[in-house]
Amino acid sequence: MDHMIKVTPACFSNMVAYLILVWSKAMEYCLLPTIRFLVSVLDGFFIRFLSKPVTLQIEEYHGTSTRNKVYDALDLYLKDKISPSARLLKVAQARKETNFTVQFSNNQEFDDSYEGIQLKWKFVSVSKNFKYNPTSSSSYNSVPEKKQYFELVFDLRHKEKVMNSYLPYVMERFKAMKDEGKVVKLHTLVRLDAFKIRWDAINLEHPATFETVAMDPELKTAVVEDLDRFVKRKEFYQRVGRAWKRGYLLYGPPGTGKSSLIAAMANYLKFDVFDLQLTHLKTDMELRKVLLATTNRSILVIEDIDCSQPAVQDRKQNNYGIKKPEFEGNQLTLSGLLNFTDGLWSSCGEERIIVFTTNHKSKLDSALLRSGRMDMHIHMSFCTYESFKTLACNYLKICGTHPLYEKIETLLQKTKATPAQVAEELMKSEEAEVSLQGLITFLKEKKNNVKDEYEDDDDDDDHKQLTYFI
Ligand SMILES: Nc1ncnc2c1ncn2[C@@H]1O[C@H](COP(=O)(O)OP(=O)(O)OP(=O)(O)O)[C@@H](O)[C@H]1O
Ligand SMILES: [Mg+2]
Repeated sequence: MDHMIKVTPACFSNMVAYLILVWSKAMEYCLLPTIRFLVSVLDGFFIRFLSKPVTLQIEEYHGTSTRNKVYDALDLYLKDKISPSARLLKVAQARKETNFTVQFSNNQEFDDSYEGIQLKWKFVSVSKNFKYNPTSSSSYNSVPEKKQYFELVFDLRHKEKVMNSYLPYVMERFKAMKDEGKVVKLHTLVRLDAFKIRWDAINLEHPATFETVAMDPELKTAVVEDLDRFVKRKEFYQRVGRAWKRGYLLYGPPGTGKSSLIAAMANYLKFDVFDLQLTHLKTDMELRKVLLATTNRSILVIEDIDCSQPAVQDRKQNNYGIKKPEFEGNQLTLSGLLNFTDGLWSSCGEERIIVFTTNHKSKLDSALLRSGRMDMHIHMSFCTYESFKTLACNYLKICGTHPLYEKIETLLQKTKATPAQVAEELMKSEEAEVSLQGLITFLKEKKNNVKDEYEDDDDDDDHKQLTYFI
């Protein structure tokens, strides 16, 4: 009994604490690594013996010279997936570009994950015998010297998800990434000689946005919502069998913001603008050629459609098409323009917007105005008080109210001043007070000088500034 060890409660609790410490250390240094090791072995075993890897190859070209859209999408999408610890980066700068672009090196690998699936991509570039292809219709007359492709390896059980969900997701991401850095271009027609005409592009420097364009707020919201709906409705257009295009007719007096609204649309959607000056074209054939050279996700603009070509004016007024129908094939005709924009051209492209502008809607051929042709008719008219407030906020930085606003509101109700004229007055001085006083004087003079006023011959439409067809 002398040898019995007495365990006091304090000693017992120390022992328990000690045992817990030993257990946790054992877990940390031995058991957990062992479990992890076993899991990785099992995982390796599974991948090696049970999984069925599938390899997807996405080549740069399909056929000899047609670029593969999926390859181009991956080329941008995977740039984001380059590991921060990558040791080799290839960099290049294209002519006229200010940014550097990173290029992939051969066998470079990228890790991606999508809805719990781990995906391994690889870029492969292999030399290929150079082949000259003089018959190619592409602007490059040769096939590329290198065969380049992306390779994706994944397990067979993920095939459906990869094909139906992951790849469409990559394409969507690509679109968004492209837009983030996209500079909107303005394409204009340039005639080289009697037979050759082509598009030349410059950056669209027009700063107009939906915030800066002064127009009825409800009308502005309707336009923005219409554009949003349009770009989201790919499936809808496919389902109902319609070409994915939308037509807008902007009408109203000069200086009411029609061109500014087009620039705002282009800047909002990041769509290039193709300014189709019909007076540069001679025949329907030429028209087809230049229309086919326009790109997807673009806005085709025909300004002042009432003056562009006699053929586009109301046929009742100029008898066109009745007197000389036999020459139609050799000339530029309204039916040529409409048939092509409605038919082949719009159905071979995607996300096409077409905008016509006119100062005189009433002079247009009824074929242009019939429903389904121009989906939305937008009346841009004289400056209202709401439009003035937008201009004052932009030009004078007064985005609330001002003691002179009441007077201006009354004057605007009685005068037909265009937003361009109001904007010009607001620019005349650095001091807001002086500019507003100048505007009041201008509006008073204008009110007294009725002769000076431009009549909006579409004014009877004022009560329905917006007509649209879905
Ligand atoms: N609604 C508006 N909102 C903001 N600025 C405007 C507006 N209307 C006119 N402006 C100003 O006036 C200038 C001329 O406007 P814009 O060229 O857009 O008019 P337009 O309706 O296209 O005229 P036109 O019928 O002569 O082509 C623009 O650069 C812009 O600064
Ligand atoms: Mg204009």
